Amino acid sequence: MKDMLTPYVTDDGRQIGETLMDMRNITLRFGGVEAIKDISFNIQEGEIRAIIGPNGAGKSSMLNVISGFYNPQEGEVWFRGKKRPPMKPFQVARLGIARTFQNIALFEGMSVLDNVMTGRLNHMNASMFSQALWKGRAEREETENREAVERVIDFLEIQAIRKTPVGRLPYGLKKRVELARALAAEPKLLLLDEPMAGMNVEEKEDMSRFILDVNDEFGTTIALIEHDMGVVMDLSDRVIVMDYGRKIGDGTPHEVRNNQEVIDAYLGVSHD
Ligand SMILES: Nc1ncnc2c1ncn2[C@@H]1O[C@H](COP(=O)(O)OP(=O)(O)OP(=O)(O)O)[C@@H](O)[C@H]1O
Repeated sequence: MKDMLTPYVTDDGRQIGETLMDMRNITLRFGGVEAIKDISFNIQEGEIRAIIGPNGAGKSSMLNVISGFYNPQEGEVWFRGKKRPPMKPFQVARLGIARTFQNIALFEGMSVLDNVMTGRLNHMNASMFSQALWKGRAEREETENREAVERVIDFLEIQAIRKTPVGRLPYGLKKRVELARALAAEPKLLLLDEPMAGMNVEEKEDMSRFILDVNDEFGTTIALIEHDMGVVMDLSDRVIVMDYGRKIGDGTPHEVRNNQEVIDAYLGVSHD
């Protein structure tokens, strides 16, 4: 495949593989507004990749392109070595891309367990008809779905609140339930839109640990948007910096922190 980068091992010993997602010359317009201007970057298998930049830079637009909420007017999206045609979000989800939202999007009246279960919808293949004909298959699917959900609930340490309606939970836990729902889909690529927004220090520490553990334990590739620079620089293997729809930096946290254009546009002062 073109533009495939070399697999590498991170400083903390994690194996990073070949290119999973390759965004080529993406341009996205809303009427006269160019939210994304001719941006290319890739995400390698196993990486934690951050997208940062000032308000209105185009970060959410980019995440929405990856997840199929918007189809760009120009450019190509490649996933797992194949060019992806324009798709609807549910089709993208079926390819193995799951996401969380900037403003939590859970069913407040439903229990934690039921909310996490909705993350399995893409794995529920047995139609009503086949369920009637092949009871065994439907039962096997149901068991698999339950097991996957229980694994995630254990992993994210939310057993104690599994029966609680989500509307009753504090903000930090809601964010964790949203992560659980995305993980229940067993994605290849997990997209997190401001996972720490509105959290206190302790909640941020918890969320950081869970993100690292998910990446480590399940080998999930993660792309995230985040405003908390400390968190971004600690978590990420590589960082893309956007400004006014353009890409102005791309590299390791160290490289990005010392990139003069990035310092001028966003960071203000060198953070090293
Ligand atoms: N649905 C839309 N319709 C019209 N313009 C939009 C739409 N979504 C985003 N934009 C515009 O595109 C540009 C990029 O917005 P976007 O939300 O992607 O930025 P962002 O970097 O995620 O900002 P923030 O950090 O504030 O969330 C902005 O000028 C915004 O007003």
